[in-house]
This record gives sequence, structure tokens and C-alpha cells, in this order.
Amino acid sequence: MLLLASLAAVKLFHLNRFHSMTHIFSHSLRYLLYDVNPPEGFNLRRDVYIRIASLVKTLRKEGGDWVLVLPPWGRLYHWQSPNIHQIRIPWGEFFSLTSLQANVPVIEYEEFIAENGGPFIDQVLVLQNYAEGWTDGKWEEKVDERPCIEKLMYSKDKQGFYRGWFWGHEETRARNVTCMSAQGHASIMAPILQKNITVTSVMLDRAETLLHDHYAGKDYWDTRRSMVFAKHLRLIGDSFRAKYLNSSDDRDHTFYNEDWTRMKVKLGSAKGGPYLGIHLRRKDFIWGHREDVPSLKGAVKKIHSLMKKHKLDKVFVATDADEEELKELKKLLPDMVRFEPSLEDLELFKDGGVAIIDQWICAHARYFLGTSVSTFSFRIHEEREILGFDPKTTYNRFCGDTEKECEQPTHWKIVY
Ligand SMILES: C[C@@H]1O[C@H](OP(=O)(O)OP(=O)(O)OC[C@H]2O[C@@H](n3cnc4c(=O)[nH]c(N)nc43)[C@H](O)[C@@H]2O)[C@@H](O)[C@H](O)[C@@H]1O
Repeated sequence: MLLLASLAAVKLFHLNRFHSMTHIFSHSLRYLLYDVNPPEGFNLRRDVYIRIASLVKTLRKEGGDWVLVLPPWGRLYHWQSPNIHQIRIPWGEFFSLTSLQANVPVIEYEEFIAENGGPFIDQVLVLQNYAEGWTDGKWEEKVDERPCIEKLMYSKDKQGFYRGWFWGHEETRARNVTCMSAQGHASIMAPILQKNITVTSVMLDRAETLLHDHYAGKDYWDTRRSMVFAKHLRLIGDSFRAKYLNSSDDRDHTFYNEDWTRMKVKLGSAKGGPYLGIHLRRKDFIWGHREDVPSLKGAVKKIHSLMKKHKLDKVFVATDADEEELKELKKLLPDMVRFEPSLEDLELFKDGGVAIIDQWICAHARYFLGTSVSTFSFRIHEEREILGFDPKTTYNRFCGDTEKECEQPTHWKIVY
């Protein structure tokens, strides 16, 4: 396992170097960085990446030589495994950089520092809504420089530069920080970035404020398809499927091509492994006592009925349940299969990698059932759509025990 991970790291390093060399001589090169509201989780952040990649595409179409700097992963509220180092994680640990680069030019943050000649970001734009809300109740696209509404998460140092979180890179400083009220699609930022701002590196903070340019359109799917999981994580997931779930690509008709630009599978052609895939989101989803999330008993009842209906005798469960709930779940569902990383695995893959392995295994199940409005489940839907599953086997969710109208997730059909 270690060997695999280090091989991937070496490959990545070379790719990165090659990529930098192609840019080092370009004079007009500009860097777009971004960050997201701290409490947001991994899979919502993956969604924000799609919005920003779309903005970079727009900027490049208009002639700007922009590169997207990948915000290092870390300090996520949900990544609570103790005693492991979980900040400043490069994207290459979770995703295939070559795949991302086949969609839009991206570089890791460390590489930005090297190319940029130091850990300085010229301009941070903190995005916020409009203090006055929608004028006359009408929604219109707009963006303006405005006084900051919330207290700034940046403070000036003695030299007059701004300190901030900057993904745990303590040495990083911003030369300037201002707030902008923005309401609209990601590309509304394009004119500001091309015309109003002339500096080389710009960071959009609170980037989740921007909406998708075209949710679930071709561009969305291109970027989504380019977010190929890192190979070592896929391999771990595959060998787990083979060992515990009797599942292999050949038998399950789950064709996969490393090169996402060549991956086009007919919906309905994937059969999936002989198991039920479950994503059971707990923690903050139950603390709010939401009515669309089931009790453990309710969830297990549904699992049993689905196993019977689909004639499956194995169930794989991905969950963020805490110790106490896990104990109860194990009692109620003693035969469930879970990916339980050893301490060594956890150190290697981190909570983010384990989440990806869970998602990869769920994505290969004959039938999948997720949790209402969880972006973790949504990303599994998309993965299954890419793999070519019949939508009926994918867009399903648990209902709350007393939920009256249990609307099922929308099928966002893949566009090539
Ligand atoms: C209430 C909202 O919930 C949103 O969560 P939601 O969409 O489910 O999905 P995520 O944005 O991924 O956040 C949930 C995080 O919890 C962990 N997690 C949840 N389920 C599993 C699982 O089955 N296996 C593993 N290994 N890890 C899991 C994982 O770290 C994941 O990134 C957040 O993004 C928002 O910021 C906000 O907190």
C-alpha cells in the first residue's frame, strides 16, 4: 500500500514540474485561488470546485491566461480522526491531477508559491451577499465592491500585509483584502477579474457564494468527470470489493477508463456488484432532528426490505455514525460490510481518502440508497452516472420515519 502511494506521489511530482515549466515563461499568466466557508464539508467543496473551474474556463475563453490554484485540503470540521496530520493536503492525494488538468489548467498551492516567487497573494476578494437582500424582491445578477458585512477573518501584520487561514500555510500573506457583494453565477466575476483587477494573483474567499454557471450542463459534467479519484484510493476500493463483496469490474460490467475524456458509457449498461450500497449520513444530520433522516431502526428496516427485493445478501454501509450509533447499528445489522481502516491506512489516506474509498465502493453497488440532501450521497449519484448505471438503481434515498412526502433525488442526466 505504502509503495503504491509513494509511486503515485513520484508520478505526481514529475507531472507538476512539467506543468510548471510550461508556464514559467508566460508573462501574462494569472492565478485564481479560492476558499470556502470553513464549516462546509468535503463534498460541498468538490461542488464549489466545479463552479470555479467554470469561471476559469470563461476567463480563458475571453483570452486571459488564468490558472486555477487548488486550495489545499484540511481542518475540515468532519475530519475528526485524532492524531493524524490533516492540513495542507495537496489535491493529488485525493484526485488525479492529470485528469483535472485535462479539463482546465490547475496547479497545487505549493507549486503556486514556487512559481510566484513567494507565499504572497496580491488580492483577496471576500465574497458576501448584499446587505439589503434582493431589491424589490427581484433577483438580478450583480457584483459590487462593498463594505464588509461580517468581521473579516484576516488581520494586518506589522508590515501591513494580511494574515489569514490560507489553508494552514502560516507564512502566506495577502497584499490586499476587500469585500465584494456578489449575486449570480460564477462567471459574473469574469469582467471584474479581467478588467478591474490587474494584479497577478487573486483569491476569491467564500467562493460558495457564487452559483453554478450551468448546473448539470456539459461543462458541469466535463469538470465533474475530470475529478477522477486518485488511483491508489480506487485500487484500495477495488481490492476491498473483490475480497469482501465478490465484486469485480468484469463480472459487474463496470467499465472504467483512466482517461475520462474517453470514458463514455451507455446508461443502464453497468450491472454493479452483488451488494446493496448504503450511505447513511448521521452526526450533524441527526442533531438537527431533521424529519427526512431515519432512525437507525427505520434505516435497517429499509435495508432489509431492499435486500429482499433485489435478492442481495450483502450490504455495504458507508456512514459517519459516532461510536455509540455504530454499536447500535452493528447489533441491528450484524452482517453489514464496512470499510474500517487500520490506523496505518488512516494515516496514509486520511479521512478524505477513506470517504473516497467509501464512495467508490457505494458507486459500484448493484443498488444504491443514500441520505436526503447529503452532498456525499450526491457525489455517489454522479459517480454511478459516469459508470453507466440505470438511474433507477441510483437516485434513491432513505425517508424519515414519519416523513409524509418522501421525494426522491433528481436524476441529473450525464451530458457529454
Ligand atoms: C449540514 C451540512 O452537511 C454537509 O454534509 P454532506 O452534504 O453530507 O457531505 P460533506 O460535505 O461531504 O460532509 C460530510 C463529511 O462527513 C464525513 N462523512 C459523511 N458520511 C460519511 C461516510 O459515509 N463515510 C465516511 N468515510 N465519511 C463520511 C466525510 O468527511 C464527509 O466529507 C456539509 O458539507 C455542510 O458543510 C454542512 O455541514
